[in-house]
Amino acid sequence: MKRPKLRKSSKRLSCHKRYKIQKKVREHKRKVKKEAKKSGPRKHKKDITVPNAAPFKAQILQEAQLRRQQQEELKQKQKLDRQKEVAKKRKLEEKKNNNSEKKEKRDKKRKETKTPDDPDVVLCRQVNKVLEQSDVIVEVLDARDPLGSRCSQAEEVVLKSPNKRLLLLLNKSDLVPREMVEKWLQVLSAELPTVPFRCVAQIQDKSEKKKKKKVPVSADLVTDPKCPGGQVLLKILHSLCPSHNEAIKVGVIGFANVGKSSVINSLKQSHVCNVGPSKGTTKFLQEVRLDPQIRLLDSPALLVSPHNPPVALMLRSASESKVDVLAAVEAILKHCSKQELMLHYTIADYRNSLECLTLLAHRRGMLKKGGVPDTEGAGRLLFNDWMGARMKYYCRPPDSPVCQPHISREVVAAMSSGICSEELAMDNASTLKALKCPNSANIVVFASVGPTSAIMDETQLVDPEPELIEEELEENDGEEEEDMEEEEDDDEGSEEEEDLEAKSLTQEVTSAKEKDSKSAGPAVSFDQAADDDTYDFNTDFV
Ligand SMILES: Nc1nc2c(ncn2[C@@H]2O[C@H](COP(=O)(O)OP(=O)(O)OP(=O)(O)O)[C@@H](O)[C@H]2O)c(=O)[nH]1
Repeated sequence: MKRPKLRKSSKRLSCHKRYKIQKKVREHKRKVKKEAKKSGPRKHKKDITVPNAAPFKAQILQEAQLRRQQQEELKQKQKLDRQKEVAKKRKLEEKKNNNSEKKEKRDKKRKETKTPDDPDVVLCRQVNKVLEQSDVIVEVLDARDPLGSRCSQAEEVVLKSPNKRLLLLLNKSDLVPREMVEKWLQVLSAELPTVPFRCVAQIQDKSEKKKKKKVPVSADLVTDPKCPGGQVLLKILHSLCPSHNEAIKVGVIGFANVGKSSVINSLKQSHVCNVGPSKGTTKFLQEVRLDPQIRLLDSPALLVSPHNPPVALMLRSASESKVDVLAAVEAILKHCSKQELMLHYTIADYRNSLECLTLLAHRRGMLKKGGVPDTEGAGRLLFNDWMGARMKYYCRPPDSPVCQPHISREVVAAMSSGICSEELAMDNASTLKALKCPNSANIVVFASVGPTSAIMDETQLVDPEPELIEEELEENDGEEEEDMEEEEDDDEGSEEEEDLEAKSLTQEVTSAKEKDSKSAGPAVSFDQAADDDTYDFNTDFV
């Protein structure tokens, strides 16, 4: 017998339990809602798309994109404008602060004029003393760069006094090809009497000379093939002596390391003046009695003006401490042929001065700890080569003789009076024959930057920086303003370009639409669409 089914158990709950459950559910729902709120909107807004059925869908999308781009560009432009304004304000403030600081510095520097004990002032005075005391001035030029070692300022000082005579001495002629010395002689002789010269390489010390018999200097130089040009110079100097009883003072001037002291030693045939490959060896005037008629005055190097081009500053400056070797090498490399330098130092091709020095350091085995190339050492080596008596290089002379502005016809006539130019030319020709000159094939050609200006007046030794700074500041201000204007112009230009592009695009779109509208489909108000970003297809596409 089938047992009757038991009645289902009742689901009735006690009220207390039911309310408790209901409360719990409410709390849970609240919690979920809160968390959902925190994590942001659940559904992303649907992108407004153009239905496929809509006419001109492609054009509308194109136009929408164009408008979006325009809006983005506008936003970016506004952002840039804001940034520019902020930067402008900041710059103005900085400039104000800097100007006040620089003014203070300038005032300080103005007060700091050079004292009489300053080495530059002493050198300047010594040079001027030599110029004052001398009857004849011999300007020593480096035959490798005669124009670069020439000083118009010193020549002008000499030419101011009517009784003084000026001669040019083309020293270190043994480092330059013969044909170049010849050409330079022609060029320089058109202005002033010029003598090619080569100093005696090894000169005995004073103490050694005492052991030998005294020989008249001039007689010895005539037969001495080691000092070509010495005889010619002495002949000219003797011809300039007013009488046998009177002695003349001959000042030997020139830039650093051109060989002033070596010239005096060579003429005297003894080591009377200090000579060295380092610059600025001579610090004070030194008088040397050559013979009863001639007294030579050795002078310190001419002071190079800071307004010269960098290469002239590096090569002619008397103080080695002021020279930045790497900068000097860079300046030198800029003025000579790369191929010739590569051949001279037997190094591979290089892109810049540092690479050149690295290659040179490797080539000469100049390595530091860990095999690092000693570029500074290589730089010093190259610089000393160019300054000293090793490096053979030359500058090409101008095709036709060009007189310096301060050398007038009267000056040319006055300076060559008493000197037979034909005789001098013949003597110079025989000097050139006696010279042992290198072959031009292996020699580096250097591009001269022209005469080097020197400071002859000690009052000019005041630091030139304040004026320079002022000029620089003015220039900078002008440049900044110009830059701003240019930027603004550029912006305007770009705006115009953008406008033009947008116009052309809209024109293309509208023409396409016109064509389409003619063929089929209702008219679409694009102006309205252009104003509003959202499309209302219910109103626009009826
Ligand atoms: N090859 C060559 N070297 C020379 C000649 N004359 C001078 N020298 C060298 O050039 C270097 C400088 O010579 P100095 O006589 O000291 O030059 P300076 O003009 O008196 O130099 P400062 O005293 O510094 O002004 C020395 O190493 C000399 O040996 C020359 O005719 N031929």
